[in-house]
Amino acid sequence: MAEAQSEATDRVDPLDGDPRLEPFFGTSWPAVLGFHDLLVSQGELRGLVGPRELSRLWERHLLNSAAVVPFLPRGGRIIDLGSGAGLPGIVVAAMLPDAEVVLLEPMERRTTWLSEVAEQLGLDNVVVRRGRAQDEHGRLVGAAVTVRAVASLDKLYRMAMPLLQAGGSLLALKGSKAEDEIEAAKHVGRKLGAGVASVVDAPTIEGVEVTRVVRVVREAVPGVR
Ligand SMILES: C[S@@+](CC[C@H](N)C(=O)[O-])C[C@H]1O[C@@H](n2cnc3c(N)ncnc32)[C@H](O)[C@@H]1O
Repeated sequence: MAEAQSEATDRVDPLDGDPRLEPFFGTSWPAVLGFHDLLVSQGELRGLVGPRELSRLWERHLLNSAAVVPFLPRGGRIIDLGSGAGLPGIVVAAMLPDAEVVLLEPMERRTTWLSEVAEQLGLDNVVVRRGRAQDEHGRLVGAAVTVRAVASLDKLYRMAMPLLQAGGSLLALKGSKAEDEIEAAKHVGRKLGAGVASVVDAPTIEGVEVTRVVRVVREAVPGVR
């Protein structure tokens, strides 16, 4: 009994019902709340989020995803590389209705989920594309690439730089090792047209962990497409 009770308590998200969420998300609130509810009802069952994540969906996943939005263009094409359950892509699409958000994901089970979510939430600016980033080089290009929890920065440069138009930005949600990854990826980045990488602390609501975003602009490189 005590065990069952503690399991139930573990699953309570302290930010559920927090009155600051709706004003933070503004007009995207119904879609973001709908996405939250779909993750709660189906995310674990469909193997998209771990059971421990359900008690921290707002802080670790939805607000963490929303933190990247101020660094993105309002329109044009944004590619979310390795979208998985839709993080940050679905949140970005809900918050930026004038952008086309391509959710690039190789696993069929996940693309099925992403298409269902976009349809159920009425997000008609979402395009779900099944594939690996490297298979889309020369076929898909955007004004920005978002990415979370897919690979280290040196690998991300190889995957993402060819998906960016000159002047476009790679925005990678990273943790405490961001600076080390930037240093380790410097040489690869230079070859692939990555400009100087910076780490930006992106706050959302007070008391919630600040998201660390690595921001890199793709420069025009002669001979590199
Ligand atoms: C750990 S999950 C992260 C998912 C989501 N971005 C998140 O933060 O919750 C990594 C995702 O990247 C996808 N992925 C792995 N290699 C990839 C590649 N080469 N191109 C595109 N996506 C890839 C996987 O299928 C998986 O869904």
